[in-house]
Amino acid sequence: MTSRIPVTVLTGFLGAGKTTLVNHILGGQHGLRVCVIENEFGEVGVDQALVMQTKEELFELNNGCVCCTVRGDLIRILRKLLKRKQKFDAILIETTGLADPAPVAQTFFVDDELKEALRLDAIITVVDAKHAMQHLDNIREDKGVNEAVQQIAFADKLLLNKIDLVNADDKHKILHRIQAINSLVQIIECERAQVDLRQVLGIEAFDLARVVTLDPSFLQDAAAQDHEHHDHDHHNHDHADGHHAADCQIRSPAEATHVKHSHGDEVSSVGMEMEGELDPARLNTWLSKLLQEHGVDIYRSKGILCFHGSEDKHVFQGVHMQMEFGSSREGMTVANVPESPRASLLRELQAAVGESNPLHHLPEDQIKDRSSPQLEGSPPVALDLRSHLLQEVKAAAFHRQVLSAIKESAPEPAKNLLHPVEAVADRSAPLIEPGTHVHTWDRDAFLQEIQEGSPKLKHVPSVELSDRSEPTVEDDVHLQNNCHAKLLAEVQQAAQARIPTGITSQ
Ligand SMILES: Nc1nc2c(ncn2[C@@H]2O[C@H](COP(=O)(O)OP(=O)(O)OP(=O)(O)O)[C@@H](O)[C@H]2O)c(=O)[nH]1
Repeated sequence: MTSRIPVTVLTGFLGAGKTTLVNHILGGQHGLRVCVIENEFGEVGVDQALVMQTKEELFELNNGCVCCTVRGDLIRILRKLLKRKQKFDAILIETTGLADPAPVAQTFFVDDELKEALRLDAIITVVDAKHAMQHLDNIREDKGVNEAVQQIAFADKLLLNKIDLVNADDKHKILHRIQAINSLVQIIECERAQVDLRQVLGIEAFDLARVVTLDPSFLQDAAAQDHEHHDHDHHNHDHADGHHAADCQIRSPAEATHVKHSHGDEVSSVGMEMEGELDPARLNTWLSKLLQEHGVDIYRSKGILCFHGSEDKHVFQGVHMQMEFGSSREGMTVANVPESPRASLLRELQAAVGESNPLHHLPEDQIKDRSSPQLEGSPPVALDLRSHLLQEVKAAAFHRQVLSAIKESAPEPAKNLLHPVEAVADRSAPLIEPGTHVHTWDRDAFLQEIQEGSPKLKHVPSVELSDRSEPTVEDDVHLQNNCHAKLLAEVQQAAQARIPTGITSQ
């Protein structure tokens, strides 16, 4: 082990769990003095309040991304740190969720001073098991490699976080995808970034040779920047205090190459700072509606909030449609935490139905895609959350009654064909006519077949629909219809009334 200070670059898409990992590290029993450098994308810095308060120091780099606009600031902070008498045992850099890790890694090959004193220990990438696939599939307007892919490609170690939110099948798919991007990376599956710290700190995992294979100009770029950043310092010096690096113009080919890491118009942030106290119920209603309707496009939301009648500071955290409330700094445990509307509605309903008839609700993340292919031109039905939930829970309760009634009267062999609603993972249904739901487990193959048979049918992806489940009561008896031919026959029958051409079976 050399005496250079190890630096860990922490990367991962927006909301993946980087700050959660930073807090786990800061709260860990490692006896190390860790200096944390936080970089946030939004113009209002929130992360400082979310990072656990410890003896260690925390630096913030806001309003720009460390891989491009504020990289000069990072270099300046590192140089200042090295001049201090009191040294650190480790430096942790949390990049924004949109950072390309390569230019951040280049920082440690920039000048002799940094190279002598610091050693890049590892690029650690945190991946959100629930949302990563969507981010990896995202096609940039400039057709460049998207940030989520870069972050995985450059990872020396990868934490597959939020495994509590995915089932085995989805986990398998995301693992497969990660390995296709970076076949050598060691993957640690975790929940709330709870990993053994020996697996992430001081691991000496950064592999320059591998990075140069991925990006052959890595070292050349670094050399060019060395020159540029010396200029940059003079530039700031000339312009006295307060001249933010983000304001500087791009002045060299080397910097220009890094403009390709800038985030253009594809992702933007909105920051709001207001005085006053919020009404928790009204805020909850508004946020729920907002994320329900636009959660696909809202990658990340977070804020420090003050509620009427509460002395505490509260934290709101959202990742797409996933929401959490809690207190800042101490973790997510303080009182006055507004309940999610789903949870409170379910509680209300349970109280109305009576405790003796327990309702079993499938948690959202166990229900996969329940959207339906639709006839072109029919508008997607956007159901408001409350009435939809009400319908859904009532239908589930009714469904169970129907099921047990059928079970009682069914002959012995047929009983095994009946499936309890809890066990039906995918309740999606190609919708041929409004209200005609066909239940399938082999949904993709089925959809493809329908498409081929009738180009008029258009699948409305679930992302465009708040929730189309529309549980139908009479038809909502789930027989074990995972038999493809039977299913097709069922749809054909339903379709014939509507589409004269029909759908042909193969
Ligand atoms: N269910 C679940 N939630 C998690 C897990 N890890 C983190 N979260 C939650 O996900 C949200 C985002 O976590 P952060 O640690 O702030 O994510 P981040 O990567 O730092 O986010 P940005 O810096 O904004 O990109 C928070 O509400 C966390 O409590 C997990 O394993 N499971």
